[in-house]
Amino acid sequence: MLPSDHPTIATGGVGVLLVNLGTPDAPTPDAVRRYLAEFLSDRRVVEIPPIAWKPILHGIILRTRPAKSAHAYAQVWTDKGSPLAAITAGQAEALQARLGDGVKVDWAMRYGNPSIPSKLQAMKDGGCERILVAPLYPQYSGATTASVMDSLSAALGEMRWQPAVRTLPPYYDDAAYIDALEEDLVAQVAALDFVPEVLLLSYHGMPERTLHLGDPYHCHCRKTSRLLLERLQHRLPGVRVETSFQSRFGRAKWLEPATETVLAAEAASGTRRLAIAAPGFSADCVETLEELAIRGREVFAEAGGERYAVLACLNDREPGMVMLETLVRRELGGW
Ligand SMILES: C=CC1=C(C)c2cc3[nH]c(cc4nc(cc5[nH]c(cc1n2)c(C)c5CCC(=O)O)C(CCC(=O)O)=C4C)c(C)c3C=C
Ligand SMILES: [Fe+2]
Ligand SMILES: [Fe+2]
Repeated sequence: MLPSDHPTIATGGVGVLLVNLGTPDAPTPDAVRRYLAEFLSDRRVVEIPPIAWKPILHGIILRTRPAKSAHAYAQVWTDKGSPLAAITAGQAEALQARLGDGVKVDWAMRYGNPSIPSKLQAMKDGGCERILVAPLYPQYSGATTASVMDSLSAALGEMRWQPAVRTLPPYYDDAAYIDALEEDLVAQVAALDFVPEVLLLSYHGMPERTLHLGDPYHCHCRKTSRLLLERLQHRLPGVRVETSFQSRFGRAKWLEPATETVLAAEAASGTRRLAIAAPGFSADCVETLEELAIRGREVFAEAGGERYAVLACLNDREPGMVMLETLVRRELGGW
């Protein structure tokens, strides 16, 4: 017999937790400082021994960067908050509608709020005994995918009664992803009021050293570009497709070519009409809406470019949601 004060326990449910990088709670220097302090203290992100990195982080970076970054965030902030959080929430809502009531869909951020541990516990408390954790990074990197796994393991380490967990593998070469990008990019290019000479595929950068240490990120990005190129050369004949890496951080050498170098070089060598897309980002964020759409535009124009368009990420629109539903249903198989 159960004691009469035994709590009611919800059981038997299946959950899907979408995870993205994280974003500040507000576009202010204080909120950005809190976010960057957590993000840039992750040894998966900055692989410099803490004894050398901490004085630089706390003595220089967290004193100077928050004001600059807050200005960038302020330019893209929406009435629903940070674009990255608002769009990720939209993806979770749209996926919930597609999967129906048999599965509980929620979302979390690796840094900032809502956190992975808080959402994992809430899903477990809500009866999810099986949870698929889906990092929304098509290309694997230690700084992103592995860091989500670290946070997940640490959260599980604090739980007495753990759910069973599965994780979504990187999907950089998955037909569902390439199909979605092909359909979406072709439609967005067709809707422009100019025909681009170049479509630049810009991925978030990483220190070049990570490639030599065995991180597959660079190879994953290159393979996504190659597979997309195979499709786009038929769908967008005459448009030259190039690849670059954006958002350099710090003094070390990063993956090349750098997006802003390519933008300037293209304009300088005569390209007048250019469209840019960021296939490695599942959702538009400060890196696409500010770095590419505002600063990238200036770089291209200053070097002589005339027409410039930033294509939207897959976000929570139809092609991206078809892809997410396909990937998630596959991973939920047997549950
Ligand atoms: C898509 C994959 C990403 C990789 C790989 C990545 C690596 C990486 N990033 C930094 C430093 C910063 N990134 C910042 C923002 C940011 N990064 C990603 C994704 C990847 N980062 C996203 C989706 C975002 C946007 C977040 C948002 O709130 O909109 C920032 C903050 C912004 C700024 O101050 O410039 C920093 C800093 C490093 C060092 C790194 C690899 C080692
Ligand atoms: Fe980043
Ligand atoms: Fe950036």
